Amino acid sequence: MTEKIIEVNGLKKSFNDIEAVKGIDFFVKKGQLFSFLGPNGAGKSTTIKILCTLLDKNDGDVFIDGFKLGNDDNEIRKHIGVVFQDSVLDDLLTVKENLMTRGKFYELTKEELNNKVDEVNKICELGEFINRPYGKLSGGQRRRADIARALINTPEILFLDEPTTGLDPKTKDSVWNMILKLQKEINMTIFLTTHYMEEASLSDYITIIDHGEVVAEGTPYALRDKYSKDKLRIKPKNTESLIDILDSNVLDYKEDNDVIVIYLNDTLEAIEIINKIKDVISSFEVIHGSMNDVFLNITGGELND
Ligand SMILES: Nc1ncnc2c1ncn2[C@@H]1O[C@H](COP(=O)(O)OP(=O)(O)OP(=O)(O)O)[C@@H](O)[C@H]1O
Repeated sequence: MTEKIIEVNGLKKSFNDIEAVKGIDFFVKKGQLFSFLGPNGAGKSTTIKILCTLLDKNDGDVFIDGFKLGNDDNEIRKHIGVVFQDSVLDDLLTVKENLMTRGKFYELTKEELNNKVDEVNKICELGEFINRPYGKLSGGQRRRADIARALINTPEILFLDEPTTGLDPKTKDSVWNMILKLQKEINMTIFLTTHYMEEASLSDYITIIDHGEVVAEGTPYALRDKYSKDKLRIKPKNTESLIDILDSNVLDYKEDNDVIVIYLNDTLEAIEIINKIKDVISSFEVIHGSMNDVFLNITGGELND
């Protein structure tokens, strides 16, 4: 069995009378890309801050890479890398100077430090902007530099809180490819929060929380299978006859301008339906349920950001 690198049991945290996290359980296996999802205010940031030793818990047990949170926090800090939305890099220093400063914190020798900076430079493809002041970089370059900083101590687990928020689509892709590379090539465990469902669907396992409780978990495939429906999108040749057939077969559908969308119980049901309506349609397509559908069905809320 693959090792559980993060294990959370009965975790609770309140802020005065607000119960932000209400006794959650979950685990992450070593080498996984794990997405922790939920609407605004669900308790994601509170949980991630507790796991990263930045916030005290009220109750529950957390083990990170075999170390117990609350007892071995210094050890935990050595084994994790953390990138939050607000950067901690110094605007006035170059990226390289920032990385060197961070490396000294881990008491690396000069040679180890130089090697490490070269290594993260390659992984994060910092290129010539490594010698530019952090404050003068673009959003995407900053995010790469933030991740480079988090890699200086060769972490086992990288925590990324909404790593691509605010980036344009192309930059988002390049940051995302870097994250996938870390997982695939270095076997790093990635713990990610995101509001972009297409990103979450690339992860190995997803846990969704809402109002401080775990409301669903599984692989993207299993969640789609359980919480979203495939649809059959039809272009009618004869709308009236088509609707007659759909009504007489008690099928669940909606009219959407000049197309008709039929909700399927499973993908194969499409074959049976197409056979019944093939003479009155001009084209069709089967659309698979998306992670967006899953998220909306589970949280019943709007997709934020
Ligand atoms: N320091 C704090 N003091 C008081 N209440 C807090 C504090 N931090 C979080 N909360 C509350 O705890 C709940 C969970 O917040 P949290 O930031 O963990 O949610 P989130 O899932 O990360 O949301 P978002 O997607 O908006 O970042 C919210 O009701 C929030 O207002």
